[in-house]
Amino acid sequence: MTVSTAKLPVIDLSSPDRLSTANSIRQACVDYGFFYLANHGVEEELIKRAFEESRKFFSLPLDEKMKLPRKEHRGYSPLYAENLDPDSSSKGDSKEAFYVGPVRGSGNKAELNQWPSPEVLPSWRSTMESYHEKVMSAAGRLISLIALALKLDEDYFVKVGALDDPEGFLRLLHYPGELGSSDEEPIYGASAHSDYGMTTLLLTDGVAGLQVCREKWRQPRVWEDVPQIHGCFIVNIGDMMERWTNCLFRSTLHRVMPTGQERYSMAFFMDPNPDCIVECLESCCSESCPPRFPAIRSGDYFTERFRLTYD
Ligand SMILES: O=C(O)CCC(=O)C(=O)O
Ligand SMILES: [Fe+2]
Repeated sequence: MTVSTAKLPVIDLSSPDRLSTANSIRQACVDYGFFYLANHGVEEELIKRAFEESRKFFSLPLDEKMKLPRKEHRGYSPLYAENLDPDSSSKGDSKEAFYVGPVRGSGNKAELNQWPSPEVLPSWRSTMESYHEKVMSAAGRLISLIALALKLDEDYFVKVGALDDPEGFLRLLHYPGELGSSDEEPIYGASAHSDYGMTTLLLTDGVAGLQVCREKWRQPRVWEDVPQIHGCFIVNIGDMMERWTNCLFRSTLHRVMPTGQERYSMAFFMDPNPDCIVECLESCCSESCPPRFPAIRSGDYFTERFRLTYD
């Protein structure tokens, strides 16, 4: 079956015409929940270095990587350890990942991070810290435009505390090239899922595989390819933003298909402060369209979602 390419708009984060940018974001989030983000301020050179360091880490012997097993959502998660869609396949996803949590902030948050030994990978930590900080800053600017897109004050998400020490998580991903050989069921790179948080900023190395399904309730599901555009982030809305907006903005199902080619990507999940209360925005409900979800503390929401995925 031929798969068509999703027609996603390119949003310019540096455009001085913020209202028109916000309108384009609104349209993209209502239609697709996905768009490209250009002129985001993360330098090409830094992106290149982050991919290189990621590649170096995943090339280490397994016993070296297993010295940093994922704890508190930070560290290494080996091949097949995660399954984003247990209904479609009993085997885990054909990917390995490394998570980096907030690199600054109050309390001991930053200290929870695990880092490869500087003797083995001397520039790894500083590269990932810079990348994390830069993407976090782009995400903060994007979120003020998302507020405008929702007809709120630009600093709405700052005022409700979402961006006090936000939970920015970087997930480095490596999909090995070989195709899984299971006769009974497909083995995905990443099986169908939506992201949990506010918004995700993704970069891939250009190898194909990412697909989106706009209408998650429709059967059979229709998948469309999302190619990487050089210099742009692929941005998507997460479930928490869908909840905040009473489903006005879509948190779209996506997956990574195995292509037989090795693939690297870096997903940055921008999530609110755990104490932030997520409740239906006034601009997204009315008498005829009442809130579909009760208010929830962001931290409680995540705890439950992670329990369902990883336990
Ligand atoms: O690797 C990709 O292209 C997508 C990764 C993804 O969807 C995720 O990590 O949530
Ligand atoms: Fe995802």
